[in-house]
Amino acid sequence: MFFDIDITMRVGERLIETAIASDAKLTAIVGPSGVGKTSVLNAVSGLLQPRSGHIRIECRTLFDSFAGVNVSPEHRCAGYVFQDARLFPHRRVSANLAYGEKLARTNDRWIDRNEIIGLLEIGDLLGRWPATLSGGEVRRVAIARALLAAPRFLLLDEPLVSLDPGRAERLIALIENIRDTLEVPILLVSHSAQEVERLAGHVIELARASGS
Ligand SMILES: Nc1ncnc2c1ncn2[C@@H]1O[C@H](COP(=O)(O)OP(=O)(O)OP(=O)(O)O)[C@@H](O)[C@H]1O
Repeated sequence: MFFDIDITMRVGERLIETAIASDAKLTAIVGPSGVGKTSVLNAVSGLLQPRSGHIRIECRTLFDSFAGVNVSPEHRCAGYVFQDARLFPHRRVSANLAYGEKLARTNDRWIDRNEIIGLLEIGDLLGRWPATLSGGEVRRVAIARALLAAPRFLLLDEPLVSLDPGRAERLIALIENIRDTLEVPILLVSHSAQEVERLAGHVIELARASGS
């Protein structure tokens, strides 16, 4: 099982409940704005603590309220690509990538810098400043940086949002390539079920919990 997640949490006024049992290498969570998709990714990465439930990825328990397990974010080894990418604006693309590489513990390093640069087609962007990149290029660099940290799983928050159709298509093809060639399960959030149709082997619709 790649993803075995069953959690309840309260974020502000909102009660969020989700159950995911997925054998798919790429699993998508879809649902309308504000339903709690990003909060689920935050819980999986360890940035947010659920009230109850469990989070297991490839049979590794990251959180289990019953058993008293709560692995710290740095030991979960998530490759989290935030919706706003969060590249360091004062570092060129190559230095942003170097930051990701530094996060990888030597023994865990399973990926080669050149392979990732080729996979995300960012070789010609290495000397550029983040402010000069297009929306699609920013996403590709952010995904590459996350992969260079040798994550055990990848969390992609709305990677396709506000890209024009051409750029979205190119990024979909690259994410497909990551899914099919790298040993890293992917949890992807989107507001649109149609958008993830090609990518996801399993789609979870997050609905508003009763009482929220
Ligand atoms: N720090 C916070 N304090 C209070 N409420 C919050 C906080 N963060 C999120 N929320 C609320 O929790 C709910 C879920 O937010 P979340 O960002 O997880 O939803 P989402 O489905 O990812 O939305 P979107 O698609 O718009 O990004 C929303 O109602 C949001 O306003």
